[in-house]
Amino acid sequence: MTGVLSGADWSRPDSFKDTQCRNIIIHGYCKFENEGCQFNHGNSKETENPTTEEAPVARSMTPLNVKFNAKTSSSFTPGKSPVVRSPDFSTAPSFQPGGPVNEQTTVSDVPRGNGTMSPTPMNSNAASFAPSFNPYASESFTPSVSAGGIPSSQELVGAMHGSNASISSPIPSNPYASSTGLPSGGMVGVGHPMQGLPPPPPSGALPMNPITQFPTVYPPTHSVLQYHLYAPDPPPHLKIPLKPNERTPETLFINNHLRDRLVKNNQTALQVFPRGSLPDIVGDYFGLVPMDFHNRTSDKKRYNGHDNSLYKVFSNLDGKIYFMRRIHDVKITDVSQVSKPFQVWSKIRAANITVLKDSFVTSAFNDTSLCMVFDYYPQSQSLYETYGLNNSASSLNQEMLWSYLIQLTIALQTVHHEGLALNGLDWKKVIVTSDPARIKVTDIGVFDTLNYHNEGRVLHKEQQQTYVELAELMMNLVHKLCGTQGPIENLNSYHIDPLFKSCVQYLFDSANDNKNIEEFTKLFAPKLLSVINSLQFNGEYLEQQLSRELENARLFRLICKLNAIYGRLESRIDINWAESGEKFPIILFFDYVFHQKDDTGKNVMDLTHVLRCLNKLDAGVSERFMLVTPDEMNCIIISYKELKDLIDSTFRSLTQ
Ligand SMILES: Nc1ncnc2c1ncn2[C@@H]1O[C@H](COP(=O)(O)OP(=O)(O)OP(=O)(O)O)[C@@H](O)[C@H]1O
Repeated sequence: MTGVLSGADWSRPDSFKDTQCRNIIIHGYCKFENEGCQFNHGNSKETENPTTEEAPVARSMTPLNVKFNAKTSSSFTPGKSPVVRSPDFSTAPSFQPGGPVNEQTTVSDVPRGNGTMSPTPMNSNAASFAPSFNPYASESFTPSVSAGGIPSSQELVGAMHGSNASISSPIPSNPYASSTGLPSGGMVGVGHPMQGLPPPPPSGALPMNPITQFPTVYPPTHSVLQYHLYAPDPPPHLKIPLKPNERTPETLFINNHLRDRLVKNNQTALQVFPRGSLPDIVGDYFGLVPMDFHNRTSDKKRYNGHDNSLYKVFSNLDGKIYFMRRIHDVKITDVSQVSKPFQVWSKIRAANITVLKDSFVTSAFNDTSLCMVFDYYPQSQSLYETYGLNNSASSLNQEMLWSYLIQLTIALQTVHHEGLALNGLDWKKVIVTSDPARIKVTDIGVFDTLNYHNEGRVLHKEQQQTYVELAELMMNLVHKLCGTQGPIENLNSYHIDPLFKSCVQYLFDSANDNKNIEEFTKLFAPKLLSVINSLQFNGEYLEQQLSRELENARLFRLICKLNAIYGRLESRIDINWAESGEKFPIILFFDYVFHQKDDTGKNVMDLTHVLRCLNKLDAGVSERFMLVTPDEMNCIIISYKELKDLIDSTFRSLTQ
């Protein structure tokens, strides 16, 4: 491959002779001169004895403001100047990832910025972006290109992270991309407990799709984010053996399962239904979305014989999403019945209890309803829905039983410490909020509000009863784990941890009327250590995942800024944007980053190049590089720092 070709007339090979070889201009010599390079090397001999005065010395260029205009510049006239010498960039520091910038750069280190990418000697110096960087010594560098020009997943990933991996061909198509995998018209992909089942219409609340019997949902299913459009990990038998310095996508991005769960959580949280017959606004909340699509009949006894409904709501006060339980037709007239229980229960803060946010009586539903508002956990299901329905208990194991017992003990301890009781602890009122096995007691304060005027309540008795309820809850899970049913007497025949059995027996012990948390906790103290251990591991794991995505919005913001600037009308008519104008480097830079072409004029889609340039721009490194106009008659030497300042000031001027 010979010098840079873009200045020649391709239809006339003769014209090459009239065109100054760019290698001469940039490097001072062309190593292909005797190997068939067609361009004019007329000055090459002179370059061997450069005359200092005549050389277009880069030192004399003030980056950003000084440009080499071939038409006007006396110091830099390609094809006219008899002497071409490499500019001295000894003072120009180059970019070093993760380290101070001191290394000297010569002109051969300066990448071209004329919107072309050519595998010429000059461009082969692209590695000079980071001269001290040895890709093969690095652990996070993926230089190889897979056979056939199709980038390997490692290359894609490397590119996404700004490593030097190169992408020169389109991303392989996703075999799953053609199918949405979503049932039409349904409440799909949103993770509702009853997702996929045709639920009965909740009491006159929702317009139903007459064909599917699903409620009509927004956003419509065709605009639902398709999670599977993310490239999944390849199956193990297709995994390419990696070099020590290569990485797979899994090691660079957020874990696929975690991402999937968080995306679905977001979507579930943001999904809304058409209003239907529900009120627009209830108290400080709007956008009610009914949530009780399950088929079982409500346990009215729990609500003193009243019906109840569940909604996801949006707060008018803080814009957040909450979970609202409405108890119908309560006929509350005493304000303190609502306010007093709220005051005590809303103070409860424990990792395993949903926070009570608000409690009020409203006539918005055309009755006197009690509304209790809790923190909302998208996609959460009760323990009953998670393990109690069908054969959903397959994921349950002994370790999870311990984890649940300990988490519920934390909830109990917090509530008892505040002089309250968790009345009606039940596996239908404990929701699984996260993975792995994180649970929260929900519905706190409802019992106390509804039974506020009940004189015969005894706190100690209620607290003791909670231990029994906890035991029953754990037994429900034990039955699901062992696939059994039966009374507590049969506990010894179950294949579970003997320590766990003794804990459940303690909770069930009717002879002991003075159970307390301290005593109970001692029974499983050794288990606490392993649960704390796994919680710590999980915390570290999440932190590590978070750190991988920490900076992912940075370049997006930068691209937004660039796009806001680039291509505006003023850039076509304002003198500042003309070739001699101060804003012209922005235009050249945009082309340099996004519109690269190779020496045959073919578009180059090198994500690595884009990410590398944008990262340097964002960091404002002092590395200098050369931007060249498409006709190669002008070029500018500028540092990323100067360019960043220029872009910032231009963007600011747009917003003023
Ligand atoms: N704080 C919460 N955030 C998000 N979802 C919740 C929350 N609390 C409960 N849910 C969801 O609501 C579902 C139904 O809860 P619940 O079992 O209390 O229904 P219900 O219709 O009130 O039943 P019942 O009438 O028998 O009390 C739960 O399975 C869970 O998915």
